[in-house]
Amino acid sequence: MSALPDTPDSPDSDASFLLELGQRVRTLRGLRGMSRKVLAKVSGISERYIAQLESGKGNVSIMLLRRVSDALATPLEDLLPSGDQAIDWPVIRDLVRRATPVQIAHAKDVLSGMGRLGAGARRANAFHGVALIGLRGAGKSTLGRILADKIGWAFVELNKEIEQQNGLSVAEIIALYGQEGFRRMEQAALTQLLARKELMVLATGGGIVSEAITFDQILSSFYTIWLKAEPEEHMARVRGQGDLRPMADDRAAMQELRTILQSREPLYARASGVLDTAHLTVDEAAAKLIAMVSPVLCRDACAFGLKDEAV
Ligand SMILES: Nc1ncnc2c1ncn2[C@@H]1O[C@H](COP(=O)(O)OP(=O)(O)O)[C@@H](O)[C@H]1O
Ligand SMILES: O=C(O)C1=C[C@@H](OP(=O)(O)O)[C@@H](O)[C@H](O)C1
Ligand SMILES: [Mg+2]
Repeated sequence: MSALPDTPDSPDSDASFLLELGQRVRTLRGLRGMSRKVLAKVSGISERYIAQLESGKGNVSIMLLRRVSDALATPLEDLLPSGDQAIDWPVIRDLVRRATPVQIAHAKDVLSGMGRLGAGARRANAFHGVALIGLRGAGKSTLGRILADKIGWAFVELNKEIEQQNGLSVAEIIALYGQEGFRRMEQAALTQLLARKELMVLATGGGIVSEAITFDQILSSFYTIWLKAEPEEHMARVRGQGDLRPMADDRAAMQELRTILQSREPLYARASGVLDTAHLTVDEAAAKLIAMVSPVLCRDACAFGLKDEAV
């Protein structure tokens, strides 16, 4: 890694992080009207250590910091320096925590620039077709293509769009720009897709759920289906395709796959529908997918004024 002074790992950056952390503790203590002595007493941390922390000299442990945040009755995250955060962020965050689902939907409309159109207009514009989500080997590409052929909609692979738009393969993008760069390009590619006025079956990348805004856009623009399978099947299918990259042939690979699946499951489960492809052939799974999607497409496409294009 480079040793430039402004890289996140550099000593200067560490020092300014600690300095800002200390300033935040001091400011919050002031806001709460607590003397250093009182904060020391309530948190059970010595006054001398708090003085060090506030002057940016104490490299505090996470457990001690938690005690400070408890004593200040402040969320731990408010003590941490966080770059270019909006000044109103704490207010927005607290309002969101208290908001009803309807209020949250309105807030999202406003923040994403749809506010003036109103909720109805947003929904009328939002239906772009069916999106398939799930871990590698779920069958997003295979079943997505079959479904699109069947209903006569365009079939789009989000990863292929990203590759075309950037003139690089997914592997090259990740090697050159890292996960963060890839996720930025994924978001840009999705935004471009949503500008198209055609209905489509979209096969997403397995990791799309890891970017909150991108995934939210998928959920609100497509009838989204999670293609589910057993961990062993994901592994066998990916290996069957001759692709061993993210699941290299070692004993830890299966455990890694389980961990990824487990951590993503609550997010995949936010889809409108779930198709369990376990122990099914491709044809059986495709038939189930078509059956599952057809009534919904008719209903949604009609509601969205796209009757002619529905199945
Ligand atoms: N029931 C099933 N559903 C989907 N794919 C299946 C099924 N059984 C076996 N397969 C095979 O698993 C692989 C799925 O790969 P793919 O469609 O590329 O998944 P993804 O795009 O989700 O990574 C294909 O080779 C397909 O033939
Ligand atoms: O699961 C993941 O984290 C990824 C899955 C890939 O997509 P597929 O699911 O289409 O293979 C691709 O987006 C990237 O390599 C990351
Ligand atoms: Mg695929």
